[in-house]
Amino acid sequence: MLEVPGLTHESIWENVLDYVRENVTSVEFDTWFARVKPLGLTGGALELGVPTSFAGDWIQKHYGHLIQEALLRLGAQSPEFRLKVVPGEVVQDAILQEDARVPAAAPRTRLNPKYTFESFVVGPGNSMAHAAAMAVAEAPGKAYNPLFIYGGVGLGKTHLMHAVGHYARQRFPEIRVEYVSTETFTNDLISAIRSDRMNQFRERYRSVDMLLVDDVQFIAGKERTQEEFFHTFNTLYEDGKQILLTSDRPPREILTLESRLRSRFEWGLITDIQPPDLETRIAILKMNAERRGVQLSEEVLEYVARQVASNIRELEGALMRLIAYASLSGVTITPKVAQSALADLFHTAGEAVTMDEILAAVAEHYGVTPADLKSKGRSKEVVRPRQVAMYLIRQLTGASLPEIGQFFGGRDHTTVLYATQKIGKLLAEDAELRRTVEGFESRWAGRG
Ligand SMILES: Nc1ncnc2c1ncn2[C@@H]1O[C@H](COP(=O)(O)OP(=O)(O)OP(=O)(O)O)[C@@H](O)[C@H]1O
Repeated sequence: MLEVPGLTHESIWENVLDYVRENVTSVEFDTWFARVKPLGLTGGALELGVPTSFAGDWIQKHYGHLIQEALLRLGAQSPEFRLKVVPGEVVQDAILQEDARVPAAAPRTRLNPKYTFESFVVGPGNSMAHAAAMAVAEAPGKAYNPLFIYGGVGLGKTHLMHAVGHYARQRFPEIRVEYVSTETFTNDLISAIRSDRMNQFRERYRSVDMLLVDDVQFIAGKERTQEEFFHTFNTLYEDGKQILLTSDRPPREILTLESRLRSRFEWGLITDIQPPDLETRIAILKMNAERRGVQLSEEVLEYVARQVASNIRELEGALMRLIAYASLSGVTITPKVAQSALADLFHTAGEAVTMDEILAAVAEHYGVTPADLKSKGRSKEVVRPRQVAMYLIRQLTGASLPEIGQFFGGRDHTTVLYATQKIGKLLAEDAELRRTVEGFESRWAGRG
């Protein structure tokens, strides 16, 4: 399946682990995946070594589908993997091993060893965020507290956050760094409440020196989580501990966020990450290809970089697919090969974006539901997002004003007209809104 030069079983497994890490809790990850070792590609299947047959059965049953999904995302046609017990052998902790810069005795964290400052390409879109992250890593709790980094999907917020954690641990080996997604924080809280273990929960999050909280926009609307996070924040802040937050939008755009939390998020430094320019995208691709031991011409790099403009994760995905495609068909990678590989693999390219798709994306961005946007509700949480959705639908689909009105629960076409004009006017005055709208437009560029 994936027997490709440049894609060894180790690098395939590394990619699978990235995906798994994003989809399981840290406890699950450490328990089940930290001691799995990629053994090779045998008969087209990825062979994985596990310490015991119990671990093998458990992984197969509970995480088999995740591993399959990860392999599919890498471009495998019919992904297969086999778990093999490696008796007696101490299966090395590949994750910690790779992270040679972290002292062996340091406690485990969920930091991804690949997300370091060294592997972060700095360009005009992220230089401010990078500088702020560096400052925080050099002097935790002293430079900017909290540091709040926001930006669109797949632009390197998590990467920078992990880089701060690695760097700080390298500089101050005793430092306790905790990385947590807002979702995990919420889940941990719920299970602590259920099992009456709030003390442990508090101890865990309030005793660290550096707390990294990813995707904090998901805290919107979750009252109990906000309450608990508020106290966690205060304790850490008062003790001079560093807090780093990422989000897909600035604090003031996180609706249904308690104002006391919002104002705390604004106490330190707020910095954004913008989509990378062409040069930065080329540099990222180049670094990625080199890491995989693949040489690509400048033309190919530029071709791929031009295809994906607004999401580095997708950019990396395109490169992976291209390498897999070329290797599977045994051809040398030229711009032409890249063209057919990507045309073939980006199934959605060229398909027109739909009203439902736009509605869902806008709703998600603003932390409301599509039904809210179609409803008669007039609260400020839904009015502006609704207008933005109407505007984007008008711009990006061929729908007429009455059709859009119909789509939004049978509204009059004049309402749609008003909304589109209103947003059109606001775009000239409101930079934040402009960024949001442009982000959406570039996401669907070429699909209108
Ligand atoms: N400047 C960069 N240099 C090198 N790689 C980068 C850079 N920015 C992002 N990446 C890579 O792009 C991928 C996506 O980055 P990351 O997960 O940090 O994005 P994110 O902004 O946190 O996205 P999300 O909003 O989905 O959480 C990662 O593999 C990361 O290593």
